[in-house]
Amino acid sequence: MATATSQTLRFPSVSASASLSLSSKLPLSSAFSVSLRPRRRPLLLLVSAALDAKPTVLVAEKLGEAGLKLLKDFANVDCSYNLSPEELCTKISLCDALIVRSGTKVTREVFESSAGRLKVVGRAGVGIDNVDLAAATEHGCLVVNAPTANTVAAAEHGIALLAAMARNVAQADASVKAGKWQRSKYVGVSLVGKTLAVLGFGKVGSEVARRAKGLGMNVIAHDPYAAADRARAIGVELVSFDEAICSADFISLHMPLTAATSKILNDETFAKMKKGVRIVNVARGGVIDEDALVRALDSGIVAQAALDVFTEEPPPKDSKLIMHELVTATPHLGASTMEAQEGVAIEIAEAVVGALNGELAATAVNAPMVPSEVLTELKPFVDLAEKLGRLAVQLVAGGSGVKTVKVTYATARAPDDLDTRLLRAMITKGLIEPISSVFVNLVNADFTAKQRGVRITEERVILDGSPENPLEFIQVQIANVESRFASAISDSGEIKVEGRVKDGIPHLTKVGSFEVDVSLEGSIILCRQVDQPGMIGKVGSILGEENVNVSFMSVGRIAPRKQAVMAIGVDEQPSKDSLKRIGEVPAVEEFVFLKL
Ligand SMILES: NC(=O)c1ccc[n+]([C@@H]2O[C@H](COP(=O)([O-])OP(=O)(O)OC[C@H]3O[C@@H](n4cnc5c(N)ncnc54)[C@H](O)[C@@H]3O)[C@@H](O)[C@H]2O)c1
Ligand SMILES: O=C(O)[C@H](O)COP(=O)(O)O
Repeated sequence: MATATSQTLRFPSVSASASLSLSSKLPLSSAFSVSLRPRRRPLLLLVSAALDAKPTVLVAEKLGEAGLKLLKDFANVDCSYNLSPEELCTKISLCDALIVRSGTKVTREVFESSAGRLKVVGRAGVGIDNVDLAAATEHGCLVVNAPTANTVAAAEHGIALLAAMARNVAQADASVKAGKWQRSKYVGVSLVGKTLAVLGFGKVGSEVARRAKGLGMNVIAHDPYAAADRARAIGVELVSFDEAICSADFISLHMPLTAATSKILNDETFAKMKKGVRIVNVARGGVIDEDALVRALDSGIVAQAALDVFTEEPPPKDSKLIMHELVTATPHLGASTMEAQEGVAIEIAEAVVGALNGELAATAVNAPMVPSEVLTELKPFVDLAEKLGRLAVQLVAGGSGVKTVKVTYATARAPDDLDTRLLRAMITKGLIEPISSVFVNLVNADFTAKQRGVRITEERVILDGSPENPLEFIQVQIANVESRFASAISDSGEIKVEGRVKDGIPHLTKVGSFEVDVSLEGSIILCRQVDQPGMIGKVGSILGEENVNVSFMSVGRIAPRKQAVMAIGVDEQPSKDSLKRIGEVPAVEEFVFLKL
């Protein structure tokens, strides 16, 4: 089939109702603005449509006042601390957001119990090992954290433990309070000139390193993902894991708890250490095999340990590790300064409010971060992407099964300059939501597509011209399916729809091999007909008789008096009877009604 030309008619109205010009149409979603008020159509639909009322935020652990105030200005805030897992699961079905620290386990059951209402989990701190990220993602729930506000507090606590351990401060204090005066028992070791190995050279690790340098220590670090020049800039050498642990007098742990770091200090690694090494842990208890540490302390390999974090928190009362006289323990106090808690509370409240407003938080943990200027620029294309997905899937004939989707982006931009993750997510949303009960957003789009066996490939067509406009057009093709509207099948055999943004409004510009031009608002009727005079009038008057407002009409044809595809934008859904009558117009060969 040859590619057709298109002829566009702007239809003020063919119905009996008042005319509707383009400029008087509904505005596009205002999802990209930063107002703190709930809106009807947030960009990523993180909030359910029912959220015209205030959302509800459950704060399950103590949060600084400034953060609570921010939340209360925007939402109903339920501060319920020390909930049992069962109580949390019961409450969560009434909440749109949940804020926790490290003391609450946000398990798969929590997401399941929320029955889709929970849209954001805010972790008021760094570590997200207490949140089941896979379950959050599967349920389309965004997880955000507050990664920066407690860095200094944690680093200061690490240094406090280092010095207190070296000088037996806690043990000596307890001894004095017990009425003893044991000066020779509590002779310590000096820090100056000693080698400190920092394991995990991220935010906290690098701040610990900086402070330890100030104490005259020789600092080395191991971090497979850290940049050597950043370490060098503060006089720290990055070394291998074995070199770090073998040469250190002190080891300070600052990596996240992951499958790779779990029990990274164990019998085998303790055996490689210098006899008399001292360990500080303000990261996560699980990075140390705690039974192995007790053995290493008993055998003298490890002279002392200072621990703020434990595998089980609070640890069992009879824990051999806690009771060990060579261990200094604090109850996960790393982030607990007044300053850090106020900072964390504000950081997380802003992130949660932003997410409930449909914005993407810069601290999203389970979704790509898309900077706000990129969001603003892509706004009309995001809308276009979703609508093309929605149209394409409605063109598939029942029983065909969508498996292979190809998306083509035509752009004058260099690949690095166009982030398509958001567009792909919205195409996925458009493809999947009309045919399932699944709620799709940027968080779970890839997961949902994979789970449903839909393979989405992306291709860029690089165009000459000005890269000012992010995209010329987006094309969505569904392969290996039959169509309810045969004309939507392109020459190469796929269902094909293509769209562009014109004056900020998404337009459908191609169906199969036919060029059309209809603004993607309201719904669309596609008709294939034998091109002849009077067709627009005939179809228009059927719709007009029923007071269905036509916003846009466009005819794409192969050649005069041959086949043509007419695309009609309608504001209301025509009745079955009107659609039947359109189908009965003699020149109409096939037609389809598509909801946007
Ligand atoms: N005790 C507390 O109250 C407290 C407070 C803040 C942070 N933390 C914990 O401290 C840790 C670090 O926090 P952060 O803010 O510095 O995080 P971060 O993400 O900035 O730094 C973590 C670093 O660990 C590195 N890393 C990852 N895998 C590693 C491996 N196998 N070996 C060595 N390094 C590895 C990463 O590359 C990264 O540079 C986290 O576990 C966090 O939960 C605890
Ligand atoms: O990961 C963190 O941010 C720290 O471990 C702090 O945890 P907390 O918020 O429970 O004090």
